[in-house]
Amino acid sequence: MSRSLILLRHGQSAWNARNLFTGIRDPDLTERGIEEARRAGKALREHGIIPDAWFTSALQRAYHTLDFALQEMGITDLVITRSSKLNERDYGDLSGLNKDDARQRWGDDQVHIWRRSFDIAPPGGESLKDTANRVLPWYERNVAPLLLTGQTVLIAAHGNSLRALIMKLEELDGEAITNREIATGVPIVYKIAPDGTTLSVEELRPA
Ligand SMILES: O=C(O)[C@@H](CO)OP(=O)(O)O
Repeated sequence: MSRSLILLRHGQSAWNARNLFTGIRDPDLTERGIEEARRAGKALREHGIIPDAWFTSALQRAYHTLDFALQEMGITDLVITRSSKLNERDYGDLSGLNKDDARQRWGDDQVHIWRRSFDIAPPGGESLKDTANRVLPWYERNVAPLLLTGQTVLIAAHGNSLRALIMKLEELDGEAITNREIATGVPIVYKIAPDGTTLSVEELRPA
């Protein structure tokens, strides 16, 4: 049985392009983002990886990424489950601010702590730990049982909601995850053992 899990960060959004903190705000994909999503679907198809089940967040940059990727795989007659549990980490009061402006105002170190620390939340927002506390129970309930039956599952979501999953799948601690950046539109394929642990990890980067 194949038993693969594919994590896909959405393609470039209009706010990624403008370097704005996005969080649970809801900008759509740019043309480049659409192209990245299509390329991700094509890469999966070319590697012979066709998901049996798929999930995405309640934010359009993620669910449109899933739509475009599945289209490339020829999967069009489908039901899509959107869950807000997979939404991006809430950036609170930083949402909508330019990341360079924020560095100017609060300093590089403080902004880096807000963006990449494990348990320090930005003002009014969620820490990665808070995000993991909603993402991981959702994963155990909805995805782990499908993997156990040998299904291949695709999750299209966000930098930080995926980071929470990656911590679990790669057994990274709060320190190690701070250096893990996730490219937009690059599928990360995990082969999963029968006991739910990770056997291998591969990123399908465009040639
Ligand atoms: O702005 C955001 O919501 C996220 C993802 O784009 O940014 P960061 O990489 O700073 O966590």
